[in-house]
Amino acid sequence: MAIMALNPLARVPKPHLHFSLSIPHRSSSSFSRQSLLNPSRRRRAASFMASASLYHKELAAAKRAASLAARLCQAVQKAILISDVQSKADKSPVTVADYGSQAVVSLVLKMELPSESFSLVAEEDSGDLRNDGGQDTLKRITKLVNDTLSMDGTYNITVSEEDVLAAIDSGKSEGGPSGQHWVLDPIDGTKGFLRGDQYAIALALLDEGKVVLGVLACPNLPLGSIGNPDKDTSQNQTGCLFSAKIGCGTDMQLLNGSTANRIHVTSIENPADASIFESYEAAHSQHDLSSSIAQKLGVRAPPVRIDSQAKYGALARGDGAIYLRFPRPGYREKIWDHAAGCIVVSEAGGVATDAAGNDLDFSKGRYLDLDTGIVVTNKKLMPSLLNAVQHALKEQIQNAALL
Ligand SMILES: Nc1ncnc2c1ncn2[C@@H]1O[C@H](COP(=O)(O)O)[C@@H](O)[C@H]1OP(=O)(O)O
Ligand SMILES: [Mg+2]
Ligand SMILES: [Mg+2]
Ligand SMILES: [Mg+2]
Repeated sequence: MAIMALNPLARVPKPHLHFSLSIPHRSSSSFSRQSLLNPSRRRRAASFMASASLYHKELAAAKRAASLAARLCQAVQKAILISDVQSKADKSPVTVADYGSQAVVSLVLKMELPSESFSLVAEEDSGDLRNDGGQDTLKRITKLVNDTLSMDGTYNITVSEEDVLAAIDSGKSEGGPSGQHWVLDPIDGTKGFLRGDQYAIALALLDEGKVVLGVLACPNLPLGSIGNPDKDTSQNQTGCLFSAKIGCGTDMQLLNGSTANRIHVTSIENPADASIFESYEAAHSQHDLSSSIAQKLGVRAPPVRIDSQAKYGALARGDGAIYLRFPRPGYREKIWDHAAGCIVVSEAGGVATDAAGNDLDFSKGRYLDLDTGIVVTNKKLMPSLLNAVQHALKEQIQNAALL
């Protein structure tokens, strides 16, 4: 367990501080003066130092943006009223918190990284807010955003309604294989949010089509395990912040600022000992397919159903071993629903693929094009999991043909 006392809301620290505090995969003795006399070790140490400094200030800015957005969401969830819910064209519920969270993240990233070009691929746009009848909602969002930005006294600005609309609409980027793009789901798991259950603010950075860092703020996720709630009753605090940077591992800390701990996926090798995470919403993932896969693997535990990318965070710290996601045919996955979760899991030692075992490709624009579904687990369990998935899918097709 490591090692760094960091408040995610603290301003971006200087890079050299990070080197000394978070050398992640190697013990400090690997970089002793003696060992650095060896040229190949010296090269490895130099390349490690380079990767540790890479994206350092972007990760700090992402943690700060997601933590502030989480504060906004928590304030809204407490006070949620039926009138906060609007209807979008796709009929999914959108709240002032979705818009407010997106505006806060966009504004904070721009303020924290003023010298960088800014491209954001995000879920929401201001269309409904600009329509007749959107005025009152926009006023409330603008107040929420200003209250949130002034909360810790760091940003001495007051934003206008136009600023908020522009901040939301800066999320219209198409992403793609070149350059850097932020990827944001301002509230992932809106249904969970409205129910008072799990949701996440999910923010990642793509560089040349690859996810290089990710942050998941999960305001309602307990610090203790959700896979086995009896196991750790002392840890009943809630609000977790997961953060991962390429080549540097995954950390978890309390959202209100606490020691960050290095986390790892479970090391279990026997599928029978696995527990499975899936969507709470049956409309989002085929529960019958998951239970067929579970049966083939000999999994004994009942599935754990929770909303949002909180599942990726919980899996990254070993609460469960497998996450299965099989949307109904025709549903197209968006990159903001998986980018942050994927790196949080992969840097914790796990792996996320589509149902055919292909890596997820975030370089194709706003959508993820993939084979059938998404499966996530540790490296040991993946071969048997993919085998069970292929059998279950084949069986599903055969059964459909018999009908
Ligand atoms: N019909 C659907 N099938 C699959 N996923 C959906 C569907 N509608 C919305 N989603 C998205 O699925 C994710 C929630 O997944 P889960 O069921 O695992 O909590 C969210 O990103 C949600 O969007 P949103 O970000 O608007 O909440
Ligand atoms: Mg949505
Ligand atoms: Mg989402
Ligand atoms: Mg969302």
